[in-house]
Amino acid sequence: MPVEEFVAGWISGALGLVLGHPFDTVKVRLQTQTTYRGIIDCMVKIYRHESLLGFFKGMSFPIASIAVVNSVLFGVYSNTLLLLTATSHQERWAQPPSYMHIFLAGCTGGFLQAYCLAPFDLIKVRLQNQTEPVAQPGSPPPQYQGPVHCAASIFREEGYRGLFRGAWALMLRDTPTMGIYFITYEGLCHQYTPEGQNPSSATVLVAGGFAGIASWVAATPLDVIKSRMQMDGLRRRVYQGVLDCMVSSVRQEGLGVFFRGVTINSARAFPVNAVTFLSYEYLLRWWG
Ligand SMILES: C[N+](C)(C)CCCC[C@H](N)C(=O)O
Repeated sequence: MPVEEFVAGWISGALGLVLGHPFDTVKVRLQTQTTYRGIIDCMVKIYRHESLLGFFKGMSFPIASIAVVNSVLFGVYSNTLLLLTATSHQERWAQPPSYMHIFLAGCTGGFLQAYCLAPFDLIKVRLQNQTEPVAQPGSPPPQYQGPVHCAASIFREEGYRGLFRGAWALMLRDTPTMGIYFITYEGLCHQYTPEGQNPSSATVLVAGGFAGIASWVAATPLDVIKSRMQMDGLRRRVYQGVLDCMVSSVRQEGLGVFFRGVTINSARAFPVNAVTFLSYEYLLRWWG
Protein backbone atom coordinates (compact mmCIF):
# COMPACT_ATOMS: atom_id res chain seq x y z
CA MET A 1 0.00 0.00 0.00
CA PRO A 2 1.62 3.29 -1.04
CA VAL A 3 2.19 5.37 2.10
CA GLU A 4 3.36 8.61 0.43
CA GLU A 5 -0.27 9.65 -0.05
CA PHE A 6 -0.92 9.34 3.69
CA VAL A 7 2.07 11.56 4.58
CA ALA A 8 1.37 14.09 1.83
CA GLY A 9 -2.25 14.24 3.00
CA TRP A 10 -1.15 15.02 6.52
CA ILE A 11 1.32 17.83 5.70
CA SER A 12 -0.93 19.49 3.14
CA GLY A 13 -3.90 19.30 5.50
CA ALA A 14 -1.97 21.03 8.29
CA LEU A 15 -0.94 23.92 6.02
CA GLY A 16 -4.52 24.45 4.89
CA LEU A 17 -5.84 24.20 8.40
CA VAL A 18 -3.84 27.03 9.97
CA LEU A 19 -4.79 29.31 7.10
CA GLY A 20 -8.46 28.55 7.49
CA HIS A 21 -8.94 28.42 11.26
CA PRO A 22 -9.97 32.07 11.89
CA PHE A 23 -12.74 31.69 9.27
CA ASP A 24 -13.74 28.45 10.90
CA THR A 25 -14.22 30.04 14.33
CA VAL A 26 -16.44 32.75 12.85
CA LYS A 27 -18.43 30.07 11.05
CA VAL A 28 -19.03 27.94 14.13
CA ARG A 29 -20.13 30.98 16.14
CA LEU A 30 -22.56 32.11 13.44
CA GLN A 31 -24.03 28.64 13.19
CA THR A 32 -24.59 28.04 16.87
CA GLN A 33 -25.03 31.45 18.53
CA THR A 34 -27.59 34.13 17.86
CA THR A 35 -25.71 37.15 19.27
CA TYR A 36 -23.94 38.08 16.04
CA ARG A 37 -25.52 40.06 13.21
CA GLY A 38 -23.22 38.78 10.51
CA ILE A 39 -19.65 37.97 9.53
CA ILE A 40 -18.19 41.44 10.13
CA ASP A 41 -20.06 41.93 13.41
CA CYS A 42 -18.83 38.56 14.62
CA MET A 43 -15.22 39.31 13.64
CA VAL A 44 -15.25 42.73 15.32
CA LYS A 45 -16.73 41.30 18.51
CA ILE A 46 -14.27 38.43 18.67
CA TYR A 47 -11.38 40.83 18.16
CA ARG A 48 -12.64 43.32 20.77
CA HIS A 49 -13.46 40.84 23.50
CA GLU A 50 -10.99 38.09 22.90
CA SER A 51 -8.15 39.68 20.84
CA LEU A 52 -6.58 37.97 17.82
CA LEU A 53 -6.10 34.84 19.91
CA GLY A 54 -9.90 34.42 19.97
CA PHE A 55 -9.79 33.44 16.29
CA PHE A 56 -7.39 30.64 17.01
CA LYS A 57 -9.37 29.02 19.82
CA GLY A 58 -9.53 25.27 19.52
CA MET A 59 -6.80 25.03 16.86
CA SER A 60 -4.13 22.94 18.60
CA PHE A 61 -6.21 19.80 18.62
CA PRO A 62 -7.19 19.89 14.95
CA ILE A 63 -3.51 20.40 14.07
CA ALA A 64 -2.61 17.27 15.97
CA SER A 65 -5.57 15.35 14.62
CA ILE A 66 -5.16 16.42 10.99
CA ALA A 67 -2.27 13.95 10.90
CA VAL A 68 -4.79 11.15 11.25
CA VAL A 69 -7.77 12.71 9.52
CA ASN A 70 -6.28 14.05 6.29
CA SER A 71 -3.90 11.16 5.86
CA VAL A 72 -6.86 8.78 6.15
CA LEU A 73 -8.84 10.86 3.63
CA PHE A 74 -6.10 11.15 0.98
CA GLY A 75 -4.55 7.75 1.70
CA VAL A 76 -7.85 5.88 1.50
CA TYR A 77 -8.95 7.89 -1.54
CA SER A 78 -5.79 7.17 -3.47
CA ASN A 79 -5.58 3.53 -2.47
CA THR A 80 -9.26 2.91 -3.24
CA LEU A 81 -8.66 4.35 -6.71
CA LEU A 82 -5.66 2.07 -7.05
CA LEU A 83 -7.90 -0.89 -6.21
CA LEU A 84 -10.67 0.20 -8.58
CA THR A 85 -8.57 1.25 -11.56
CA ALA A 86 -5.15 -0.35 -11.05
CA THR A 87 -3.41 2.98 -11.75
CA SER A 88 -1.06 4.67 -9.29
CA HIS A 89 -1.04 8.41 -8.52
CA GLN A 90 1.73 9.05 -11.10
CA GLU A 91 -0.08 7.22 -13.89
CA ARG A 92 -3.42 8.85 -13.20
CA TRP A 93 -2.90 11.98 -15.31
CA ALA A 94 -2.04 9.89 -18.36
CA GLN A 95 -4.89 7.40 -17.81
CA PRO A 96 -7.62 9.32 -15.99
CA PRO A 97 -10.02 7.16 -13.94
CA SER A 98 -13.76 7.40 -14.58
CA TYR A 99 -15.84 9.91 -12.59
CA MET A 100 -17.76 7.05 -11.03
CA HIS A 101 -14.55 5.60 -9.63
CA ILE A 102 -13.37 9.00 -8.39
CA PHE A 103 -16.71 9.58 -6.68
CA LEU A 104 -16.70 6.16 -5.00
CA ALA A 105 -13.11 6.55 -3.82
CA GLY A 106 -13.92 10.02 -2.45
CA CYS A 107 -16.97 8.73 -0.59
CA THR A 108 -14.95 5.88 0.91
CA GLY A 109 -12.25 8.30 2.08
CA GLY A 110 -14.89 10.68 3.44
CA PHE A 111 -16.71 7.95 5.32
CA LEU A 112 -13.61 6.60 7.04
CA GLN A 113 -12.12 10.01 7.88
CA ALA A 114 -15.42 11.10 9.46
CA TYR A 115 -15.07 8.36 12.03
CA CYS A 116 -11.57 9.57 13.02
CA LEU A 117 -12.61 13.21 12.85
CA ALA A 118 -15.72 12.97 15.06
CA PRO A 119 -14.21 13.31 18.57
CA PHE A 120 -11.66 15.92 17.46
CA ASP A 121 -14.28 17.98 15.69
CA LEU A 122 -16.56 17.82 18.73
CA ILE A 123 -13.83 19.20 20.98
CA LYS A 124 -12.98 21.91 18.45
CA VAL A 125 -16.61 23.06 18.27
CA ARG A 126 -17.04 23.08 22.05
CA LEU A 127 -13.88 25.16 22.52
CA GLN A 128 -14.73 27.55 19.70
CA ASN A 129 -18.07 28.24 21.30
CA GLN A 130 -16.61 29.45 24.56
CA THR A 131 -16.90 33.21 24.42
CA GLU A 132 -14.86 34.07 27.51
CA PRO A 133 -11.79 36.22 26.81
CA VAL A 134 -8.55 34.23 26.69
CA ALA A 135 -6.88 34.12 30.17
CA GLN A 136 -8.21 37.25 31.89
CA PRO A 137 -7.06 37.52 35.50
CA GLY A 138 -9.98 37.73 37.93
CA SER A 139 -12.66 36.51 35.52
CA PRO A 140 -14.22 33.07 36.09
CA PRO A 141 -12.43 30.34 34.13
CA PRO A 142 -14.23 28.93 31.09
CA GLN A 143 -15.90 25.54 31.40
CA TYR A 144 -13.20 23.83 29.37
CA GLN A 145 -9.60 24.88 29.98
CA GLY A 146 -8.13 23.25 26.89
CA PRO A 147 -8.55 20.30 24.53
CA VAL A 148 -7.41 17.62 26.96
CA HIS A 149 -9.52 19.04 29.78
CA CYS A 150 -12.44 19.30 27.37
CA ALA A 151 -12.07 15.67 26.24
CA ALA A 152 -11.80 14.47 29.84
CA SER A 153 -14.85 16.47 30.96
CA ILE A 154 -16.97 15.20 28.07
CA PHE A 155 -15.90 11.67 28.88
CA ARG A 156 -16.73 12.16 32.57
CA GLU A 157 -20.06 13.91 32.06
CA GLU A 158 -21.37 12.29 28.90
CA GLY A 159 -19.51 8.98 28.71
CA TYR A 160 -17.54 7.41 25.85
CA ARG A 161 -20.48 7.84 23.50
CA GLY A 162 -20.53 11.52 24.41
CA LEU A 163 -17.23 11.89 22.53
CA PHE A 164 -19.04 10.77 19.38
CA ARG A 165 -21.93 13.19 19.73
CA GLY A 166 -22.83 14.45 16.27
CA ALA A 167 -20.81 11.68 14.58
CA TRP A 168 -23.81 10.46 12.59
CA ALA A 169 -24.45 13.88 11.15
CA LEU A 170 -20.74 14.21 10.40
CA MET A 171 -20.70 10.94 8.49
CA LEU A 172 -23.80 11.91 6.51
CA ARG A 173 -22.17 15.29 5.80
CA ASP A 174 -18.83 13.93 4.63
CA THR A 175 -19.51 10.72 2.70
CA PRO A 176 -21.20 12.21 -0.39
CA THR A 177 -19.51 15.60 -0.18
CA MET A 178 -16.00 14.13 -0.24
CA GLY A 179 -17.08 12.40 -3.46
CA ILE A 180 -18.07 15.82 -4.80
CA TYR A 181 -14.77 17.25 -3.53
CA PHE A 182 -12.58 14.86 -5.54
CA ILE A 183 -14.81 14.86 -8.64
CA THR A 184 -14.64 18.65 -8.83
CA TYR A 185 -10.90 18.67 -8.31
CA GLU A 186 -10.06 15.95 -10.82
CA GLY A 187 -12.67 17.21 -13.28
CA LEU A 188 -11.34 20.79 -13.31
CA CYS A 189 -7.72 19.65 -13.51
CA HIS A 190 -8.58 17.41 -16.41
CA GLN A 191 -10.52 20.15 -18.21
CA TYR A 192 -7.66 22.66 -18.12
CA THR A 193 -4.69 20.35 -18.67
CA PRO A 194 -3.48 19.18 -22.10
CA GLU A 195 -3.78 15.38 -22.63
CA GLY A 196 -1.23 13.33 -20.77
CA GLN A 197 0.45 16.21 -18.90
CA ASN A 198 0.58 17.05 -15.22
CA PRO A 199 -1.69 19.98 -14.29
CA SER A 200 0.08 23.31 -13.72
CA SER A 201 0.32 24.91 -10.27
CA ALA A 202 -2.27 27.52 -11.22
CA THR A 203 -4.68 24.80 -12.34
CA VAL A 204 -4.16 22.82 -9.14
CA LEU A 205 -4.75 25.95 -7.01
CA VAL A 206 -7.95 26.92 -8.81
CA ALA A 207 -9.28 23.35 -9.04
CA GLY A 208 -8.51 22.75 -5.35
CA GLY A 209 -10.18 26.02 -4.36
CA PHE A 210 -13.35 25.29 -6.31
CA ALA A 211 -13.41 21.68 -5.07
CA GLY A 212 -13.44 23.11 -1.54
CA ILE A 213 -16.25 25.53 -2.33
CA ALA A 214 -18.40 22.96 -4.17
CA SER A 215 -18.13 20.38 -1.43
CA TRP A 216 -18.69 22.89 1.37
CA VAL A 217 -21.78 24.38 -0.27
CA ALA A 218 -23.22 20.86 -0.55
CA ALA A 219 -22.14 20.08 3.01
CA THR A 220 -23.47 23.20 4.75
CA PRO A 221 -27.01 21.98 5.62
CA LEU A 222 -25.64 18.94 7.43
CA ASP A 223 -22.77 21.01 8.81
CA VAL A 224 -25.26 23.21 10.69
CA ILE A 225 -27.06 20.16 12.05
CA LYS A 226 -23.77 18.53 12.99
CA SER A 227 -22.58 21.58 14.95
CA ARG A 228 -25.90 21.81 16.77
CA MET A 229 -25.87 18.13 17.70
CA GLN A 230 -22.35 18.59 19.04
CA MET A 231 -23.38 21.50 21.25
CA ASP A 232 -26.44 19.58 22.41
CA GLY A 233 -25.92 17.81 25.71
CA LEU A 234 -23.77 20.59 27.10
CA ARG A 235 -26.51 21.67 29.49
CA ARG A 236 -29.55 19.56 28.69
CA ARG A 237 -30.45 17.42 25.69
CA VAL A 238 -32.69 19.24 23.25
CA TYR A 239 -32.62 17.05 20.15
CA GLN A 240 -33.61 13.41 19.86
CA GLY A 241 -31.50 12.80 16.78
CA VAL A 242 -30.38 14.15 13.39
CA LEU A 243 -33.92 14.28 11.99
CA ASP A 244 -35.38 15.89 15.07
CA CYS A 245 -32.63 18.51 15.02
CA MET A 246 -33.40 19.26 11.34
CA VAL A 247 -37.14 19.53 11.92
CA SER A 248 -36.95 21.73 15.00
CA SER A 249 -34.27 23.99 13.47
CA VAL A 250 -36.43 24.56 10.38
CA ARG A 251 -39.55 25.09 12.49
CA GLN A 252 -37.89 27.75 14.58
CA GLU A 253 -35.71 29.49 12.02
CA GLY A 254 -37.06 28.60 8.57
CA LEU A 255 -35.26 26.87 5.68
CA GLY A 256 -32.53 29.51 5.70
CA VAL A 257 -31.07 27.79 8.72
CA PHE A 258 -29.50 25.21 6.39
CA PHE A 259 -27.34 27.88 4.85
CA ARG A 260 -25.98 29.44 7.99
CA GLY A 261 -22.30 30.04 7.57
CA VAL A 262 -22.28 29.21 3.82
CA THR A 263 -20.57 32.48 2.81
CA ILE A 264 -17.85 32.25 5.38
CA ASN A 265 -17.45 28.54 4.68
CA SER A 266 -16.88 29.23 1.00
CA ALA A 267 -14.49 32.10 1.69
CA ARG A 268 -12.51 29.77 3.89
CA ALA A 269 -12.73 26.81 1.55
CA PHE A 270 -10.99 28.42 -1.42
CA PRO A 271 -7.58 29.23 0.13
CA VAL A 272 -7.59 26.20 2.42
CA ASN A 273 -8.19 23.68 -0.33
CA ALA A 274 -6.07 25.43 -2.94
CA VAL A 275 -3.10 25.15 -0.56
CA THR A 276 -4.01 21.62 0.49
CA PHE A 277 -4.11 20.27 -3.08
CA LEU A 278 -1.06 22.21 -4.24
CA SER A 279 1.12 20.93 -1.41
CA TYR A 280 -0.31 17.42 -1.81
CA GLU A 281 0.51 17.28 -5.52
CA TYR A 282 3.97 18.79 -5.05
CA LEU A 283 4.94 16.48 -2.22
CA LEU A 284 3.91 13.47 -4.29
CA ARG A 285 5.75 14.69 -7.38
CA TRP A 286 8.80 15.40 -5.31
CA TRP A 287 8.83 11.92 -3.80
CA GLY A 288 7.75 10.21 -7.01
C1 LIG B 1 -16.56 17.42 2.88
N1 LIG B 1 -16.37 18.73 3.49
C2 LIG B 1 -17.14 19.69 2.73
C3 LIG B 1 -16.93 18.70 4.80
C4 LIG B 1 -14.98 19.08 3.61
C5 LIG B 1 -14.19 19.20 2.34
C6 LIG B 1 -12.85 19.90 2.51
C7 LIG B 1 -11.96 19.45 3.59
C8 LIG B 1 -10.88 20.39 3.94
N2 LIG B 1 -9.96 19.79 4.85
C9 LIG B 1 -11.42 21.68 4.55
O1 LIG B 1 -11.33 21.81 5.76
O2 LIG B 1 -11.89 22.54 3.84
